[in-house]
Amino acid sequence: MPWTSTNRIYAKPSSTSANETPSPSLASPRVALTAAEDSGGRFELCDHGYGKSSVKLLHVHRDEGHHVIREFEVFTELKLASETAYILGDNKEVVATDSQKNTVYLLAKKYGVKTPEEFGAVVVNHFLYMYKQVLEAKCRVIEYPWERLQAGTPHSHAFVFSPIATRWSEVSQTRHEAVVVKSGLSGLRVLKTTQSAFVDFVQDEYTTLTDAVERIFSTIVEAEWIYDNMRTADFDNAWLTVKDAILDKFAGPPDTGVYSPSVQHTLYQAEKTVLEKVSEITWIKMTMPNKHYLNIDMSKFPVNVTKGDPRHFIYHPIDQPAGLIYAQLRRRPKSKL
Ligand SMILES: O=c1[nH]c(=O)c2[nH]c(=O)[nH]c2[nH]1
Repeated sequence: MPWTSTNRIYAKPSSTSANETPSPSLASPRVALTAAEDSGGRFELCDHGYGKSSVKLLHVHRDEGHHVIREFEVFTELKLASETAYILGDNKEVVATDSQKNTVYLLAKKYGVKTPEEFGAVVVNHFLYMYKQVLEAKCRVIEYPWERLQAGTPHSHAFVFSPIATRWSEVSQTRHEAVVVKSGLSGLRVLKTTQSAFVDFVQDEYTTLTDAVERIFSTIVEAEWIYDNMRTADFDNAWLTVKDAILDKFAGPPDTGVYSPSVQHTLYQAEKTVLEKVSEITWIKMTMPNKHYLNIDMSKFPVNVTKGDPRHFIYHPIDQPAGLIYAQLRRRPKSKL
């Protein structure tokens, strides 16, 4: 839509001095620079950004007969220093989202693809270096969970999709500030059939839940964490350490398991293990929805229809509502004592 409004507040064009009053017909248009100026101080653009979503790429590293793959879904986002694209429809500083998509492919070709975090840093660095009008660049990468096929021995070029959990990372950098690397794991669904209880909670007139000394524990873990030092971090190893810490604190040893008095406690145990094991992680936040599997009350049925193999137990999986339990654990500054 052409820009024709006349009752806006306009910044002075640089060619017009303050005491000049050019005739309206000859004046160069005065330019609205910000939403605040455009709206006469009534509004301000408190956030903006634009980019390309779901740029999908498969990187194959062919080293003689041994092939390594990584499949990424990449999201780019740029925040320009000026608001003129939004306020005036002036695209002179706009790096098209189509060019952002091309950039992802070209950088992958030029530098290769290691971890989602390192590739994200390459993309962000490129946009800040190439375009001075970019104030902030972000790159989110979702990695597809390909694993090398194990046919007795690791296969040289065949892979199997193994979606135990999704790995993602989000790298962002504001000009003149340090790069921020956030990584995450999502969709890690687990269930155990014993060694879980929930007792001794508040009992009052709102309570119908009774103590459960034995219950099913199932959750879909989401975790995200921040690195304090991108240079020394081993991102692949950190991700595996987080996944293993969650599985270990949830399940325990294969023969005995580990007792969970609540989702809260199991979640905290996993977070503590991560901070103990990966020194580059500053903080970690986990979310564990409690996916309920309810006992089915069969006491109302006649014994002859409920009697069966005493080793059979039937539960009712309840998708919603689910308990929603989260915590964020961070390192405290070292004491100066
Ligand atoms: O581990 C649990 N924590 C809770 O806070 C809670 N609340 C609830 O109803 N069941 C559970 N289980």
